Amino acid sequence: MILLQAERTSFRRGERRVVDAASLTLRAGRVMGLIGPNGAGKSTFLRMLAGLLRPESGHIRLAGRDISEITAHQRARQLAFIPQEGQKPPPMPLRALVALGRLPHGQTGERAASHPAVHDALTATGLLDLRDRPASHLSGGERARMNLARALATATPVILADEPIAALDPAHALSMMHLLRVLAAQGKGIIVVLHDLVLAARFCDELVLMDNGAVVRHGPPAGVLRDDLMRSVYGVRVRRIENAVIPWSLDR
Ligand SMILES: Nc1ncnc2c1ncn2[C@@H]1O[C@H](COP(=O)(O)OP(=O)(O)OP(=O)(O)O)[C@@H](O)[C@H]1O
Repeated sequence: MILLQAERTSFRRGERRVVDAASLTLRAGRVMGLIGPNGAGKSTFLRMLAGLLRPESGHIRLAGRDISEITAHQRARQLAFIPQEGQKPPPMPLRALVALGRLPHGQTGERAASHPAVHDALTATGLLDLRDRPASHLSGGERARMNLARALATATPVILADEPIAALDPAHALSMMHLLRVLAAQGKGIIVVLHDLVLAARFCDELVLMDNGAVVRHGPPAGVLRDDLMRSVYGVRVRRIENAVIPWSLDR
């Protein structure tokens, strides 16, 4: 089942076209990695997919409907967007902040905080023990998990996450990627912006490689992480490692 689709979407910043006729199709049960060098247009594309930026041309369809025709409230029940690490959260308890994820369902306060989806989200992200801590006291990695927990509390079919593992140590990065796989197995569709190509290869069903605003390749990891593409897009060389779980490493 197709959950989210972009058809030849473009976006301009000043004179520059930072997303250039980019297309993708996200299906239920899939983890899609959005990769590419700094400035390739990944975050801008993801924000368009989330309905936060309007494409200057092209279309985005969420559950079959043009996203521009869906109200923000309806959209928030279909799609959770996790932005790149930004401002420090307010000093409210972590549990209350995660409970804000129930807002699109019209639930606030104690009714929201006591909803089973909030408890499940805190458990899944390993934050249950920290639930009464002020969110402003959390570390960068804990905040990243809190942002995912808030998205899980909404229980949307689609999750879009912009570099959710950038601030995570290796164990938490692995567990977050594993959690995304579990969520996909439950039927969600997930797009995750990643710079770690090894984790992208290991955990994503498909990869979308962007460069200069354009999608240069889309498909299973093995077909995207090709030597020639890595060299032309990232300027790095792929080194093959026999019998390794990930059969390559990257070199300048
Ligand atoms: N608010 C803005 N005003 C002007 N230019 C912007 C703005 N936001 C992004 N850009 C430019 O648009 C281009 C695409 O940026 P974007 O953040 O989408 O790239 P990215 O692939 O997510 O990069 P990174 O991996 O570094 O996060 C970049 O050249 C960036 O400088």
